[in-house]
Amino acid sequence: MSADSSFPCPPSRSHPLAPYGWDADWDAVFAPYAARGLLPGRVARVDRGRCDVVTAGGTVRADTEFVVPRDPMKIVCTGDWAAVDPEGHDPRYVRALLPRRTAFVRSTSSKRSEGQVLAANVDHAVLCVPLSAEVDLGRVERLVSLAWTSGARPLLVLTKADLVPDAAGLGHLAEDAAGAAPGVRVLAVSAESGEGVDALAEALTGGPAGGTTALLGPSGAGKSTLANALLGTETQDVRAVRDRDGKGRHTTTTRNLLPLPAARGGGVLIDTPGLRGVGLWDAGEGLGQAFAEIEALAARCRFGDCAHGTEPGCAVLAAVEDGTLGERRLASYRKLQRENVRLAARTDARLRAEERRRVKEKQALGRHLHDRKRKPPRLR
Ligand SMILES: Nc1nc2c(ncn2[C@@H]2O[C@H](COP(=O)(O)OP(=O)(O)OP(=O)(O)O)[C@@H](O)[C@H]2O)c(=O)[nH]1
Ligand SMILES: [Zn+2]
Repeated sequence: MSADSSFPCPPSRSHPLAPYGWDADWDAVFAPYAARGLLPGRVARVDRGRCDVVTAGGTVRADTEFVVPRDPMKIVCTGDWAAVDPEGHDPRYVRALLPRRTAFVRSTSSKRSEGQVLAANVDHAVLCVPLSAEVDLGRVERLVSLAWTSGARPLLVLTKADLVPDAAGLGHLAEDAAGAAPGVRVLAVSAESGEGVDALAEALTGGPAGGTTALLGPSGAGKSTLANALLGTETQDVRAVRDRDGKGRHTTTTRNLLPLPAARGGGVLIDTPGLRGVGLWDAGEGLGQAFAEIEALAARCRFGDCAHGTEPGCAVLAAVEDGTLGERRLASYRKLQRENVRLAARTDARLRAEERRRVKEKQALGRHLHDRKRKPPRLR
């Protein structure tokens, strides 16, 4: 791979890594690493200090020792582009990570506020919400906020559309969902009947190399089944796990990079485990986009710091009153905002604790060096 192979020309689809999302811009960013003789590759899987990296010469195992950061957000994750040692080095090492274009992050647990990066460099976020149950609009809003925050373009997919055979009913459900996702395309898809699968595949081919797609949504939403429909194969591990109430449950056990058929426009699929109880992470920006109509109304409130409570001249409350803004929508916005504030507070607390630890470490090191200087050299 030479540094000037494809930039600024359009990316070559014949590049061995093009099916994995490599394009002219990555090529340009990689130039200094190429000059050092390193190989580009995309991280498919990470486990215990090692990762699987897809390179032009096939998938290699590489140690991540040199790229272990202080900041958990910078830990190697699926979807990252990496610079790895060329052949001949044993073991191979990841020498650098290319700056991410986008990243999906969620808070890991209620107690700790560290973020966990679920997938990097995703272009299309397919938000799967099943029609097998009442559409959970709060869930839709949460997913949309998360997607905008990541930098990926959200696409709302109502899965299992075959369960709503009545076209008018399906239309209403899609309308309701669209109301919770302004500016987001909504598609009804059935992996079972194949309805909407082609339209979805077509929507995912944006971007120079077809783009990287991630399927997000609650467990059982049909993500793995949809992945299979898009891939046209049974690559995903759709494993039946019988649960207590007898309903079949399927659990995704792999997280991988899967090239989509070139005949459908290509691109690559990142299938992540179900995002149960998905949290928001620094979603200020994404939240604003997810509730764009409320933000637009708020800009017309009389007071710049209007809390849309009891203030006179509140455009948001006026819209609720005249029915242009649903009450549920406003309540949902407030709930997610409150969550966000709590998360931010936890993050601040964590960062402060880390800073204290770092200062202590420095002090301890300083004392240690000081003591060594004072001690007379040991005689042999
Ligand atoms: N009727 C119908 N059922 C579907 C469809 N797609 C998936 N299912 C069923 O829904 C269940 C869950 O599907 P999965 O694809 O495993 O769901 P998932 O989102 O990958 O679940 P996790 O791996 O737990 O995150 C399975 O029993 C599927 O057979 C569909 O289009 N129509
Ligand atoms: Zn207001």
